[in-house]
Amino acid sequence: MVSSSIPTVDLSPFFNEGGDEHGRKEAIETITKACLEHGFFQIVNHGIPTDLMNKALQHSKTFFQYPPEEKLKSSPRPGEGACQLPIGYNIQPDHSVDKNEYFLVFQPGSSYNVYPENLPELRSVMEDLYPRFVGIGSLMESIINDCLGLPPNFLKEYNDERSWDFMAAFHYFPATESENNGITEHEDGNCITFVFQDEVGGLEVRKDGEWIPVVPEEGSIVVNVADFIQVMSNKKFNSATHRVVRSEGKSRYSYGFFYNLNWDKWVEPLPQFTTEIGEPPKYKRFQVREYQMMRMKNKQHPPARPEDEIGITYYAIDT
Ligand SMILES: O=C(O)CCC(=O)C(=O)O
Ligand SMILES: [Fe+2]
Repeated sequence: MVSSSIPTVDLSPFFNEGGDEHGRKEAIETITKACLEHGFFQIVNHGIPTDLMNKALQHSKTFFQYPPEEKLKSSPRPGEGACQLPIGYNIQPDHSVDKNEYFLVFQPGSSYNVYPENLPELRSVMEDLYPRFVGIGSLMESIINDCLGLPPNFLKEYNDERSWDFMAAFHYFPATESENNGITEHEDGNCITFVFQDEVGGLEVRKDGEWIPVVPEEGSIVVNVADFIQVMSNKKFNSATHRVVRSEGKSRYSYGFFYNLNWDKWVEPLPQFTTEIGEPPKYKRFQVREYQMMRMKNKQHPPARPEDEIGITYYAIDT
């Protein structure tokens, strides 16, 4: 298999009770380098069984192959509930540059979740997967805490509420001869993102102006640092620009888990990366809710030019 140029990190030292100090140090060095450069890496030996990941992809495929009217039964009706995220089944509107459909859930037990009644396997596999992703999310957060040299548990104590995380199954339609955009280039508006994809591939990350494919590797999970880590670290760590390109003649299936922040939180560059080292802040302080609402409005009513979509540069301070 062609190896991707995104670094792969072995997480087994973090599950080793005896404490493999050397292995942990090595992983922390690789992750730090990846976050300074691409903002992307893959993890292996992360504790989520490959079987479970494959099963999740299979069940999502079964669901996405249902006729539209069947899938729409798992979409909340407009005006129902107070959820501001597009929960359940959604397909990108025709005018969107993104060509995909997805199925989004909050943590198991959330009253917002809507699962297809005739496919209980999808619910059970997603509810099995979800807490495992939360576990990897908090492990990765503590690793990134160390990579940034923050006081022990700083990020954990700041990001202390898990009900704003979400997980989604994605289906990208086969490309046509004239058009192959799956998700247009963007940065993620959360803390840390985790993705696993089937063998079709199509996820690409931009580095030095070039698009680098994230080559699928069975059982591995792609990790990327997202906007809130970029802001808190005053752009020391990179929320990388990425996109999904569709393949001709082939559907692609993937899952994403978005480790997030409570929408009531305020985010700003930390003193460790500004005042304490004599650097001006590169971002204004902002509330997560405001940023998320602007991004969602963009998704529902995309601007005429995709480059006019709101991203984290909205809060950038010219230095
Ligand atoms: O499906 C993928 O590989 C990535 C999806 C993605 O970038 C996103 O939802 O933000
Ligand atoms: Fe993304």
